[in-house]
Amino acid sequence: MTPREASQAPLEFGGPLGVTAMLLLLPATMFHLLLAARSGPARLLGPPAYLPGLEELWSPRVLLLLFIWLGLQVALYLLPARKVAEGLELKDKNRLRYPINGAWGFPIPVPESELHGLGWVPSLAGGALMTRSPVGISCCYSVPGHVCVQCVLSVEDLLCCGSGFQALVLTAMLVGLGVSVGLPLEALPGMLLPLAFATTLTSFIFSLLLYAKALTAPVSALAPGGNSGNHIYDFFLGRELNPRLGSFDFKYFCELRPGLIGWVVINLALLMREAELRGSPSLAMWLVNGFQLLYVGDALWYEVRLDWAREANGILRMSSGLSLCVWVLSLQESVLTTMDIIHDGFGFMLAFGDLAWVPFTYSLQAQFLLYHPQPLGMPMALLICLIKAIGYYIFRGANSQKNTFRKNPSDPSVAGLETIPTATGRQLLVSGWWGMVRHPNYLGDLIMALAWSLPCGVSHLLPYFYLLYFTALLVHREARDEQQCLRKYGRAWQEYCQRVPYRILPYVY
Ligand SMILES: NC(=O)C1=CN([C@@H]2O[C@H](COP(=O)(O)OP(=O)(O)OC[C@H]3O[C@@H](n4cnc5c(N)ncnc54)[C@H](OP(=O)(O)O)[C@@H]3O)[C@@H](O)[C@H]2O)C=CC1
Ligand SMILES: CC(C)CCC[C@@H](C)[C@H]1CC=C2C3=C(CC[C@@]21C)[C@@]1(C)CC[C@H](O)C[C@@H]1CC3
Repeated sequence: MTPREASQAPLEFGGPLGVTAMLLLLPATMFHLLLAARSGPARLLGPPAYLPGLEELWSPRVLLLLFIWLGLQVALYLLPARKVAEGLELKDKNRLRYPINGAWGFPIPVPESELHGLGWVPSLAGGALMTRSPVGISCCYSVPGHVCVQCVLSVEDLLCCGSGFQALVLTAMLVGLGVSVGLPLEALPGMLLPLAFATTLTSFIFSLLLYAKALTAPVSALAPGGNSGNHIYDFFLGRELNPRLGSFDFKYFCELRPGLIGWVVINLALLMREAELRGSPSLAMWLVNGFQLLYVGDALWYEVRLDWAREANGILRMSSGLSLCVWVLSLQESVLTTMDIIHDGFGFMLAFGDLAWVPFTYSLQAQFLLYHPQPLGMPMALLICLIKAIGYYIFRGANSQKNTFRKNPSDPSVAGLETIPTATGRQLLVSGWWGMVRHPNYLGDLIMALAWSLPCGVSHLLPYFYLLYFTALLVHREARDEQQCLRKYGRAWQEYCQRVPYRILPYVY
């Protein structure tokens, strides 16, 4: 993309004016929610009961705690779990050995048109063959004129590569160990205000550094949307697509690690504090903790395959000498395919969103319950569990169906589904979950969001903030995704929209 083309990309979020408002409103909303949750009236709308002074917000000890937390998550991200894959026999009868772990270079999606140009077949083939076997996934790359590499990634390889789920489990073990030797985790709820302040400040400085780094980045590394030439707009949206230091990918790390795992730890601390105050955690608190742990665990569990994709990509780079990504196009999975990773730059919106917004606002229900205990009977709890189960079933079913299909369209679980061919060579699912509405995964996610709020009763609007915000976020996100798909798939996308007319909620929207 040339800078000229990039600067012509349509401005989103209301342009420079809109993002300036968001720059101020997002942190303000987060602090409003934190203050409202602990205040008596717990009003979502209206001014906060009081405004904290700087001495309540600023604490060097809390800043240190934040850095220890970030340092721990970086260490878990970099955790070496090195495996060695053997290359095929070379002309001199030697075999190259390739160390593989979760820290290989991050894949850069390459337009399929470029793959055609290089003689790659845009299917699972393209000189690359993948088979599944009981021992794991066998990959064989054969690029004309280049070295052949073959390796078998065992199930252990897939699970042992510094994955997000591994980070969650190790963090849980470390926190458990800490608590057993007297770490006062129940003191964390009392530190949420200064912690949120330190995190906001850190996100801001971090985004400034990212912006400065992006000013020297090559044009090819810039995000399609964050390269408008307007400093505030580009700072907010993120100028560089996937800023990295060596193989350390900042965006990928931030989206999946410190914030998501931090959210679970904050929830746990609120549960422990409630137990300290009232003798035992309430049923409502257990439900909120359990549901949100499942959500984070799911995100990190399904991230595992990303490491596999990264490994495959690393091997491919070495074997062909080309920075190509045919593998990732066929193996892409889960979070790797999200708009945030492939389209949005990494700027203040995502840095603040990942590091501050997620842990401090997504834990709002548990914060509310600590200060406003709610009675919850068993029949209602069971009904809420049923709603959560239905939401999760749809969310996971839809996401897995698409990911399986993108990875291997002839997989028996998706081979019978009806599809629409597109000019790019890829197909669109038009039956199964993706034939019901155009974003079934959003529907499941929203049903789960409802189940997270219901344990807080219906006396206050505050615990429903997440549901309201998330509905707005997904409606906006859906519109952005539709535009991108229309650009990508043209007529095929129009046909899909005709055949599947509803976006998120059947017969309603
Ligand atoms: N809790 C939170 O704060 C948030 C949660 N989420 C969740 O994250 C998950 C990922 O969401 P998101 O990244 O927005 O997008 P999706 O996972 O919905 O992916 C959209 C992409 O899927 C592909 N696709 C769309 N329709 C079809 C079809 N019929 N057949 C095959 N492929 C199709 C297209 O990409 P292509 O064709 O290129 O593969 C499209 O761009 C969702 O479950 C969402 O609910 C998202 C945002 C925030
Ligand atoms: C603060 C702003 C208004 C918006 C910030 C948005 C971010 C908080 C979200 C953008 C996309 C996200 C995704 C997830 C968490 C929230 C953010 C970072 C998930 C990791 C949540 C778990 C799902 O299974 C996958 C999601 C991918 C997108």
